[in-house]
Amino acid sequence: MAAGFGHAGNALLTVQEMYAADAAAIEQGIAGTTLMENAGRTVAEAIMERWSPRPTVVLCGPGNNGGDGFVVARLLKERGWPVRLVSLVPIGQFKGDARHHADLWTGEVEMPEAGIGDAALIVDALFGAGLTRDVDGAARSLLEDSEGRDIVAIDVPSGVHGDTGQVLGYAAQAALTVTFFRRKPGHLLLPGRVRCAEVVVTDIGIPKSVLEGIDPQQIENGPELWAESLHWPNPTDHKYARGHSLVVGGAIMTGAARMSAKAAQRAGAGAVTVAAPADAQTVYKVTLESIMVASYRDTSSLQDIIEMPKVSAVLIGPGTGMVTATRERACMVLRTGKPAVVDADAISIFEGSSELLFESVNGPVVMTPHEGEFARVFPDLQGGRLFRARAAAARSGCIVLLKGYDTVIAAPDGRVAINANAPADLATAGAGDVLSGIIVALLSQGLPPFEAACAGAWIHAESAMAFGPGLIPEDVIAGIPAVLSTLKSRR
Ligand SMILES: NC(=O)C1=CN([C@@H]2O[C@H](COP(=O)(O)OP(=O)(O)OC[C@H]3O[C@@H](n4cnc5c(N)ncnc54)[C@H](OP(=O)(O)O)[C@@H]3O)[C@@H](O)[C@H]2O)[C@@H](O)CC1
Ligand SMILES: [K+]
Repeated sequence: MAAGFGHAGNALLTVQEMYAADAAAIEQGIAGTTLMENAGRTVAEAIMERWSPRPTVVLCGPGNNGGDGFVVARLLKERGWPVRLVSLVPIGQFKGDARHHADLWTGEVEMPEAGIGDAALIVDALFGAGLTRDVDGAARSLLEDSEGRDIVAIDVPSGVHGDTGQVLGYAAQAALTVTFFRRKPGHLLLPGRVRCAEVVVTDIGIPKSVLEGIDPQQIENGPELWAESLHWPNPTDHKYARGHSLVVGGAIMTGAARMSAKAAQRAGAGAVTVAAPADAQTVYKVTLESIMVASYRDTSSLQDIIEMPKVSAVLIGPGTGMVTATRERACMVLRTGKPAVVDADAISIFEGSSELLFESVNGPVVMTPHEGEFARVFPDLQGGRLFRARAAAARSGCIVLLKGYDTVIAAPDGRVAINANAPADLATAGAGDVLSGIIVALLSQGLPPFEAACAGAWIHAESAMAFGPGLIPEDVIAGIPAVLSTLKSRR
């Protein structure tokens, strides 16, 4: 396993890692009841910061998530809030820390049949990290009845799995989610991220030092991960020192490669060349004023272009066509060992022959599939996006960037970054070509492939976010310089 993300504040802990963090804190002498008191107190504080006193019902499950709920109910009641508490199980069934706090609650413990009544605010303390199966029965009815009111979820909206963001059975839409110490992947992955709404992370007294023994392998993507690797031009650089990106163009769908090439230019490649099929070179030449066009007739003449020493990274796939030549050329590109981005048709064409793709990998490679392309090359991988991307990276030896609103970037050594700054507007045809163009530019500047993929996804999303509604891919390209300026000013 690689060195993970250690103490980074935006590292994400899996459910098991969170249990390990709790256990390590308790081992260091912090009582579990204290952690629970702190957890409940920070939830109550977050509520009182956002809402004035109003009829509130706390829904408590049978475990420690429910225990947190008892603390919240007690503290709100002490502050004069009108609070009811509904528990899935009688108080005698609580154990350990949760039992301790259940016993401190002086109000009535109502059973689920009592319902949520006229409560305007619901505290969802049914299930957190211990979710093991679908939410159904009384728990589900209570959550369904809560929909449309303000819901504050403790740790996660009950039903959202902390590792995957997937909903087991049912999860209600929260207005606020308060979690502890570090977030989990499920706070960023869909649909969990949407169910959480605002996520607040509070300090419950777990020392950061517990992370040394855990070394989380997941993180939210952001400049802390890669900003130091970015290459900023210095006065002695000539154009090739700034990276020379080669984009392999196709014969018919020429727009895709042209979009990638323009994005690579804006992302800082000192030179960009499009390798164009001889028959189609005119269209590339007349539409790309400041981009070089080199024509090829077959795989061998394309290889000659790619092997030119000045070419420092290659992109193949956008618009190259679902033809066997694309498969042959993608394998050739990978075998040269040059840093490469494999996208679009150069992924899909390996449906049924993915081993050939993986065997050809001979250098740093970033693969950028969307869900459909991913399924063609990794048809047997099922489950959450983080799990699937990580397994795909380990199998292929490539950085796998699985695109979506919650893009996941996985390295073969197990590291995973989840991107969370993309607007929904980015789901537009051509946006993927821009992304692969940005990544090839960063590769050509010498960024390692994980950093290039993470930086590419973030810059792409940030540019789109700044533009807003009405976005087309050209706007993402046009917005790259402003994002780079902001990144440069952080140094
Ligand atoms: N020191 C600490 O550890 C700290 C932990 N903290 C808090 O603890 C939470 C984790 O607590 P937890 O491990 O007790 O799990 P929790 O989420 O309460 O659920 C387990 C119970 O629910 C049941 N159950 C599960 N799914 C079900 C379903 N679909 N339908 C019905 N039942 C279901 C499950 O039953 P079982 O699977 O055992 O049969 C079991 O009884 C964490 O999220 C945080 O809020 C904070 O206080 C900080 C300190
Ligand atoms: K919950």
